[in-house]
Amino acid sequence: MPWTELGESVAIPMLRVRPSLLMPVSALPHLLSRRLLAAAGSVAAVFGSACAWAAPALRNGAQAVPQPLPLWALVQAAVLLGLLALAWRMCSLARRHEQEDTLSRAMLDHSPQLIALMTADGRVRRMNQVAHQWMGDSAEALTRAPIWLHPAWGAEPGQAERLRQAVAQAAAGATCRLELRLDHGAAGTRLADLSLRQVPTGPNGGARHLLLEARDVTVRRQAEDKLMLAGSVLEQTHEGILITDAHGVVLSVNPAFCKITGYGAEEIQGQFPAALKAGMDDPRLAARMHRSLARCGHWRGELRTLRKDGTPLAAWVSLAHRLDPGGRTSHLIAIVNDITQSQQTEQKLLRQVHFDTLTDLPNRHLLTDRLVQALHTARRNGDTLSLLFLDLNRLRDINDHFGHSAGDAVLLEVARRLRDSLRDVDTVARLGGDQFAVLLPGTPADGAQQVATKLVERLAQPCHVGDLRNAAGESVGQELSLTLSMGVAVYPNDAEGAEALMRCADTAMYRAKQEGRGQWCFYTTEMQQRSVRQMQLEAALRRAEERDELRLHYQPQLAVTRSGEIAGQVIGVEALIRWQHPELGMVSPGEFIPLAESSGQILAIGTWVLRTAVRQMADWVREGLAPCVVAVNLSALQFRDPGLPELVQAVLEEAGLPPEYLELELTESVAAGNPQAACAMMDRLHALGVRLSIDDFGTGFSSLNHLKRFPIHTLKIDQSFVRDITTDADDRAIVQAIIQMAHALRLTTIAEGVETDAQADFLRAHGCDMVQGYRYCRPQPPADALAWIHGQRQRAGESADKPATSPLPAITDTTVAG
Ligand SMILES: Nc1nc2c(ncn2[C@@H]2O[C@H](COP(=O)(O)O[C@H]3[C@@H](O)[C@H](n4cnc5c(=O)[nH]c(N)nc54)O[C@@H]3COP(=O)(O)O)[C@@H](O)[C@H]2O)c(=O)[nH]1
Repeated sequence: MPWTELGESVAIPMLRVRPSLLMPVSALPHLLSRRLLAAAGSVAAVFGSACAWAAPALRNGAQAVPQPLPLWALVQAAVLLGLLALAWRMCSLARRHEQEDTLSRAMLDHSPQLIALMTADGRVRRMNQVAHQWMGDSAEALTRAPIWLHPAWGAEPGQAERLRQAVAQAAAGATCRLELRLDHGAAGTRLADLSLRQVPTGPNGGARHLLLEARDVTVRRQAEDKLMLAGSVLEQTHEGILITDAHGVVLSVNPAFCKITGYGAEEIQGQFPAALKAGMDDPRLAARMHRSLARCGHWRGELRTLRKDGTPLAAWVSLAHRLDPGGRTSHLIAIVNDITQSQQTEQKLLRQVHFDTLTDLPNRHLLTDRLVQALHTARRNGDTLSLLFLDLNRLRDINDHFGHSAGDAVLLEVARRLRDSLRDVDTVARLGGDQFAVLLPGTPADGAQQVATKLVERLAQPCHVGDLRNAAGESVGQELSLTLSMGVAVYPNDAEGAEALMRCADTAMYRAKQEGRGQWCFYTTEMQQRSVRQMQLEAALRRAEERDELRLHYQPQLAVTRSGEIAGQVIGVEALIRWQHPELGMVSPGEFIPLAESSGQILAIGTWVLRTAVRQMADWVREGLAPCVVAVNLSALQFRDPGLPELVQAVLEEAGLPPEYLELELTESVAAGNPQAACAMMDRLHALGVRLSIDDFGTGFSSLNHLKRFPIHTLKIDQSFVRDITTDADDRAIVQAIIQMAHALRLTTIAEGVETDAQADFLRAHGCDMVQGYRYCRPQPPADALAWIHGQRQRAGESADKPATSPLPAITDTTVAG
């Protein structure tokens, strides 16, 4: 439908034409011509009248005498001619009007905007083709009701009201702009930018209509939205974005870029990207970057540089170029991810996997890697290497005594000394706890020997570990002396593979530890055999009790006689375990007890010993053996078991043996770690009424200060002092000192391992209270031991000899529950 006038008469000078409502403008000329033809008909009629007036005279053949025309005829003719001229003029005017109208229509219809003329009450009077397209079939409805009631404008709530208000304001003379969402039929919802204003439409500006112009801004708005979105992404993203021109001059950076690099935008814009330039110092990297940009338009990689404050920045950068329509680079866009933190975390994790957190030394994992690598190289070059395993002695004591921070300080000091003593190509590792390892590539056995000697010496030097304090908070000095046990294994002599070599070094270290503190030794195949036997024993020991392979032997303990006669009164027996294995034969406790201690089996075995010995003594007392005490060895592990007093009490009650018939032999080591805890445990045991003695006295590290506080009855002089008592002046001096000190502390003494009369004489002469040893009786099975005791008592009774002292406390009740 073309541009249309809708229901208004058009004023034409001198001729009022009233076309029907909605009649097309193009019909106007036809209408006008009809009227003019009618006028022409009138002219013809007048002309006909004139002719009729002249005709009779001509028909009668009369001499035609020119007759003057009557005036009315002339006037009529003139009028007619005038009318004809006017009709002609009207026709050409109508034609011109029609042409202009066609042009205006074309102009309006081909405008991309919606254009409509409205009345002040919002009814559309004329509209262009775009309006028809936008409104579709419902366009005609616009003429009948105000525009805001049209369904197309009511797509959004409140929109109709806004339009109504805008029409009212425009009618009042204002120019209104508003944006409306328009339901555009099949094309979907569109966004229209509307302008409404009053325009004059009558002659001399008399009549006024409202001109509505609307543009479809959907695409533009979408583009603007996209731009806004892109802008806010740029603003809010955590990735730094930098845009340069083709020459690399920075055009813009986003806030994240400034945050990452520490530079303000104003410091970077207009500059070369100095913040990232540091990474470009590597010419190979720069070349790779340019090649990649030229080949595929982008580059990705890691750059390392410095932030403005000089701290290191690791960035993952994506670089892309933008081309202009001519295919030339117009911009470079860099997206920068700060990976410093994640890299640091990654490195930290990697370090944790490979390094010991306390000492920062390689851990077992990394040592194994390096050993595998070193073995590979040695194999290829026909070379050798040595591996040392080190175990720091007494770390547990240091921890217990001075706290874990002191233990840590010691470990750090050991790590430092080891590192300082070795070459850069060597590896010092901490295997965990108190164990270290040293890998010496290209070092044969003699070189390893030199290193081992050096390490023992370096570590033996006093260790200053700060102001150490004991558990009571007392300052205990700042120096500790360290010792270590070290095992050395050499490739290719001892083993070919990494694992096997590590096992060898470990076995040698274990052997060195068994042999005494501050020792080191090379691995030997004999050690291997020994460790195989140890594994066999350990496995067999687990089933020894249930297979009834364990036995107790008893060795009498005698009071020293006044006269110096060898035999004295039997005042007790020591229970000593024996293991008779069906295939392995008799296994010495000296061999299996340490194994039971290291595997923890000693707790079960120790309970069996305690129960068996107590039952045995209860039986003997019932048979009239009293007064006699049974001494049971307790290992340090048993002693540290908090349930020990309850166990002892239960075992005594179970057997019906009064507590004073039981003596528990503790070694000095139970007290060395944590004397306070040891003292508390001894107090609990003492409270049960049992006797306590310190075994192997003189070999450990007892502090006399602690000793005086322990509720013990007896000190047992170690047999290593007794053995050479007749030949070694030092041993003699030690034994004398122990006896004197014990007496000063009101403790009794017993010497173990007495084998000769000379030893017995010396002990008696210096006041030792009791003796035990092969000189009197070897450890025996219960029946033999009992027989020996009865025989001895008889002998002692016959000799009427009395003990020098009364070493046993009065046993108040010898009645044993039966
Ligand atoms: N925790 C436990 N330890 C125990 C137990 N039974 C024994 N042991 C300890 O095992 C070590 C070896 O014991 P054993 O082979 O029995 O040796 C003891 C005696 O037989 C031996 N002895 C006694 N008299 C002499 C002698 O005149 N000469 C000589 N060469 N040896 C002699 O001495 C050992 C006694 O040791 P001690 O306990 O120090 O008195 C040993 O350390 C036992 O302690 C057990 O049940 N639990």
